[in-house]
Amino acid sequence: MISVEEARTRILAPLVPVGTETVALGEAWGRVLAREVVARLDNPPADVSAMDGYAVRSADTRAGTALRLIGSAPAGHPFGGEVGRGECVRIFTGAVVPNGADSILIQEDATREGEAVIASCEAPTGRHIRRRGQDFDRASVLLAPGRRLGARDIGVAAAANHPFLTVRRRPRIALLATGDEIALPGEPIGPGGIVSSNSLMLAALIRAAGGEPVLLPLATDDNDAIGATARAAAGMDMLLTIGGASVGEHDLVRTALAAEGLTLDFWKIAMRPGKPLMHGRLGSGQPVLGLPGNPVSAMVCSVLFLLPALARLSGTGDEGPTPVEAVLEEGVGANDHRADHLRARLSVGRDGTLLVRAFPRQDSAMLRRLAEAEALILRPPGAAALPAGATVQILRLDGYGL
Ligand SMILES: Nc1nc2c(c(=O)[nH]1)N[C@H]1C(S)=C(S)[C@@H](COP(=O)(O)OP(=O)(O)OC[C@H]3O[C@@H](n4cnc5c(N)ncnc54)[C@H](O)[C@@H]3O)O[C@H]1N2
Ligand code: MOO
Repeated sequence: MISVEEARTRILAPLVPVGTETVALGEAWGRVLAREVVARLDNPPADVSAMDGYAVRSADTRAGTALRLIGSAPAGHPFGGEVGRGECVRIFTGAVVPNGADSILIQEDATREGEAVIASCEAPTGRHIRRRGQDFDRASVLLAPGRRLGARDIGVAAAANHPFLTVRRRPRIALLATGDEIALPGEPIGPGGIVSSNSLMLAALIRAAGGEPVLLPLATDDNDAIGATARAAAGMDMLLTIGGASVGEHDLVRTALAAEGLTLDFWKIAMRPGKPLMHGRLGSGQPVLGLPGNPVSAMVCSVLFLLPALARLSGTGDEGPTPVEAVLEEGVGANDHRADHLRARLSVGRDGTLLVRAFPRQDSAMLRRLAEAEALILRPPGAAALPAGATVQILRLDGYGL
């Protein structure tokens, strides 16, 4: 059995970013930028006032000086003339500072007497003026490829006058859930049947990671059914199978896909939950990741391997939760040869330390526990028992749409 690290390396090695597409800026949130965003203008485009008041020549202002009001400059309506000695122009936030003026006297520091404006203090040079290009200059690179666009990025791209952006298309992940016993939520459930919680759970995770989940029809435990359903996934960026990965006579995914030209890269890894994970590629080159059917196993494998794979396909560097330290609230036992991932609760100690406590029961079919878990405690292969107070590595489960 290979290690978690080796499995990850082998899954990621052949993956390259998918193609690009152009989308309206309003649709670009959450997408991964494929081409840098270069400013198409200076921001602000000219020297502008940061306050409502009067555009003045600093040298003219002293407490008690009267200035002659010669015009007005609302935002979007620059004053065409020039501010001469002893003159001022009424100005509003965001308006272009007229020629001749070098400071803004805010209206709270001025009194208006007809066409005269009396300053109650000095207005220092440059005060309350935003210089042209203070935010960014035309041609500067604002956003680099590989960035997943957040709301603030949309703002900066809009300010730089980009109505469209070039982004990676969403990686298409086909989900093939197998098993005679499974039915989708709401469908009739046969004797001994269960609901396929995995399909929609993993589809949600894929969507949150910026992918496009494609739910294939559920396949029965039958080689022909699995093969035919897998063929329907041709052209998808990855085929993700669920269940049928273990050793029983009804665990047919490997044999069914072998008939479809699967080259197996590995099957079984030194990990709990998730031992029967399978990886390979079909004749077309399509990568195949075979998840175990137990929902906790399927999800833990997805956090460790599917999120990084989606990141690679999307051309971004954020490959999912990374280990952080926490302190055990309660001891944990020694570990065997499989890297373990204990579902756990987090809390914060009185001194601010992050505390973690594993659930007493760790069954890979317990979805409610999985949903309640806030972290996975990472237990390396062969790790010794640890007492309360020991520091461990954890993966937090509070991002990535988890
Ligand atoms: N003799 C052995 N038995 C098992 C071994 C082993 O090494 N030797 N490994 C165990 C481990 S570990 C796991 S994990 C499971 C994985 O088995 P499969 O991937 O073959 O999954 P299934 O047998 O199809 O199902 C396992 C379990 O999960 C339920 N399931 C399946 N699909 C779904 C779904 N879409 N949604 C929700 N639940 C699903 C299924 O009903 C089973 O209860 O094998 C152990 N056995
Ligand atoms: O690896 Mo299985 O996933 O332990 O339940």
